Amino acid sequence: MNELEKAESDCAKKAELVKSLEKQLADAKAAYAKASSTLEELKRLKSLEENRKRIALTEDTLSDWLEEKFPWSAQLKSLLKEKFKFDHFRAKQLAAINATLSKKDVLLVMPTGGGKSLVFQLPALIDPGFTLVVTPLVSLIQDQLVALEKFKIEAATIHASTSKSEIKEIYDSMTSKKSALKLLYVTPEWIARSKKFMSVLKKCYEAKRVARVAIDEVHCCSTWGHDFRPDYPYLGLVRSLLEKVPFLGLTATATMSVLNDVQTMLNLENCLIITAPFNRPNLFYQVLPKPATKDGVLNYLEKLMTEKYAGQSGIIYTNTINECISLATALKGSNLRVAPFHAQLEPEQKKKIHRKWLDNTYQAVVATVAFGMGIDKPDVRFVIHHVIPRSMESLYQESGRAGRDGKRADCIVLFSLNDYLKISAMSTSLVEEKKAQQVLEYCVERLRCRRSIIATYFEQVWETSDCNKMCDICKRDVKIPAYYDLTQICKDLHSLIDQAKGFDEKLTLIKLIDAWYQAGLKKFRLSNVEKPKMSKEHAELVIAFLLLEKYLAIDKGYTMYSTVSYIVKGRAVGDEKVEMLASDGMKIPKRLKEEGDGSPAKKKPRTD
Ligand SMILES: Nc1ncnc2c1ncn2[C@@H]1O[C@H](COP(=O)(O)OP(=O)(O)OP(=O)(O)O)[C@@H](O)[C@H]1O
Repeated sequence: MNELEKAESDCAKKAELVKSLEKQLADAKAAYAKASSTLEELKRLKSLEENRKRIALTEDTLSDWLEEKFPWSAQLKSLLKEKFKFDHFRAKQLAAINATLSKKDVLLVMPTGGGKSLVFQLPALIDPGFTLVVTPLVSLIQDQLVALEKFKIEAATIHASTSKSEIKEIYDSMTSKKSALKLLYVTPEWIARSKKFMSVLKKCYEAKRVARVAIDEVHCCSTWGHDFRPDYPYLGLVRSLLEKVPFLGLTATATMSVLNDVQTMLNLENCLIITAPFNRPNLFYQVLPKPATKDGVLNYLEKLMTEKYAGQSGIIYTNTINECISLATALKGSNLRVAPFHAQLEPEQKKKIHRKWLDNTYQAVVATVAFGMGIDKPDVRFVIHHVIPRSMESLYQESGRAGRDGKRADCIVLFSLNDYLKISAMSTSLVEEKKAQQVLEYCVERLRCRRSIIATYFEQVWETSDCNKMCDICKRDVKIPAYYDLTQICKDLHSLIDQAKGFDEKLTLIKLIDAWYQAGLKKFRLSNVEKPKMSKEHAELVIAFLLLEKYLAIDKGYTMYSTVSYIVKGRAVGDEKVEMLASDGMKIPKRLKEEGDGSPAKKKPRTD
């Protein structure tokens, strides 16, 4: 071997070595990434478990907090009756009040309308100094101030629109020992922006004037929640500034992950977590297929409002401002007394619409999420989601505005897969997508009680009896459910998708359904694909099921102006038997197992 050949072979060996080392490095990096994500997940699970234990422990010791042994017990009772005019405390109100008055940090999870405000308003009257209340919306603060004025309780607010002279006056009453100020409401934005406020607050703390800090809608701290607000994390600074002041976080919806996040951000690791009963037994939960055409939807809503809910009050939720305006206009066109409510309305218009809804001039408000916090009308008999909500939190919270008087009320979701695809296309993060998918699962479900799906989501334990046939699934009372064989349908849909691929094209839901029903462009149709005998609404339900089971998938395409969702083949292969639990009135060919034939058919497990 000459010298050149030797050098070449040496070089080749070294290159091999480099390649192998690079591979080893890449493998090690991948293993490291996997190990760190496992570690993170395990840490998260550990703290979730600790939280669960803490809730259990709080439950065990809850009776201690309900006793009448506290120095303030007699005063509490008389203030409840004389100031607030209530006869009794509601579930968990008293425990939370005694705990916070005992200077414990508390996270209180109580459903909408449960009575969270009393839990900081009443202790504010017992302790010297004032309670700092952080609330995300100025409109909510105004509502509370009006109520407190009636009770003759001294309260004030500072936010971006408060005048300089008012701010000065409030700063003086915060620091003055002679002041009667009991509750000071601020927005998180004010805390994040005003250094002067923080320095006044520090002075008050040193003078022992801050009795407690109450943070309303505390789930807004967490990016896991449905309503993250960027100014909420600044509250961590308030916590370190007011080290010895008890904190009280209040929310209507918080999963264990959200509570975990909140605790970390506010340094509330050792707080008591008090959860009030989550179930709203008077609410009837229901999912209905949304009529395929706009006129169909309008006729349906009109019929509901003029017949079933004639003379009754309700809310119709939509997802975008455009939808909200056009639906309200169309319903008004049918002589229904409705008004749109969305974020772009002037505060005065919002107030006017809210007032007219409260006095029943309007039968219903057609609303976006902007119609949310602080809505406290007792006799709302129906909440209809005209478009599926974006998350289980929204579903629970928005539905929860119905039936606050404890009487029966209906919570209806109108399901359309196309609406889901639009939400999924607009999602800006994986978390948002996951949340929308959880709602899709809720809508497609045919077997499990709707209440139990909500309860599982919020990590609550509910028995079937908690539902008491107050959801469409439990009400059906089908003992042995029917299953349909979707194997051929799955193959047909795959063939149609392949057919379009042959033209180098992808199918949107509408095009796929058209091709399936032998309509739309001829080139996408297949003569050997049988036209479905079920309605198009049910066809959407079947496709939704196949999406959830991964026999189909969504592929997003981006244009200059929008995102388009295409339906493509999923990871799961449709060769094996694909079964779906029957839907009422669904007519799918090749019915595999008849209702009541005794065979305990099983839903096919996911293959991923
Ligand atoms: N102990 C009680 N007895 C009777 N009514 C009560 C009691 N506590 C609160 N309420 C009433 O219940 C309604 C809801 O109270 P509140 O607004 O504090 O609820 P919330 O839990 O803050 O609801 P949201 O999450 O929607 O803001 C109010 O009308 C309030 O006056």
